[in-house]
Amino acid sequence: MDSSRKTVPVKLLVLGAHNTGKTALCVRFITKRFIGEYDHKKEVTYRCNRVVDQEAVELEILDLPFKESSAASLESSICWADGFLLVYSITQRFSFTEIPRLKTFIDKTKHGLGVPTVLVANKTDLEIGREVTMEEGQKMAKDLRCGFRELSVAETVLAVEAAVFQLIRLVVDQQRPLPDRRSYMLTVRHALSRKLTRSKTMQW
Ligand SMILES: Nc1nc2c(ncn2[C@@H]2O[C@H](COP(=O)(O)OP(=O)(O)OP(=O)(O)O)[C@@H](O)[C@H]2O)c(=O)[nH]1
Repeated sequence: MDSSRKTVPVKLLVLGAHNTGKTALCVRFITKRFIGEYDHKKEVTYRCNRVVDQEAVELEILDLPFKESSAASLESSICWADGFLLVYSITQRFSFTEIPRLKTFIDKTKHGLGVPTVLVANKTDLEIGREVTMEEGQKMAKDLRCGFRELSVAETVLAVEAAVFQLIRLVVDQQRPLPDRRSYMLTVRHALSRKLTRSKTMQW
């Protein structure tokens, strides 16, 4: 890693309905351990440093427990954050149907549609109690323009890390000047290859 490069601050907000495993996910990411029950039910900010794609990242993750918090306090947390993990439980349909409302509120507060967001479908170890299919999750993520991960916080730390890292990459990418963004480069590349295919077709 280039030591002259600056550390990138990244602030993530974890949101979702009650009991979806938001705290378990944060604790799993930070400590690598799954801890079944938590005493605290207030908001907590976790801090740690990670290296993502050779970029040093100073991470803050805010875990907001589900409660009837005022729109104003939710709004200020959304303004604070650079990226969002929206968590639902595959065993709790209500937590899934809540997601679009949250995403709309985030987009409205951030005044944009390209807000870095990853949708996390948790508790896949409880397959027998599944109420939301993976296809439904994938479709919602596509409709809301989010990344998507199905995982079990209880079962595997790697999938949790992959979800958080995916979100960090989206945030870091968005902070780059437009021509340096991976997403921008991909869009340009796709547009060029479409154009090339068209012009080849026209030759025939
Ligand atoms: N089986 C299973 N249980 C899980 C998983 N993740 C979390 N849980 C359990 O689900 C319950 C809720 O987890 P929390 O992390 O407290 O959920 P939360 O979303 O932070 O809940 P609020 O603070 O009420 O908003 C706890 O009993 C966890 O042990 C998982 O992947 N599988």
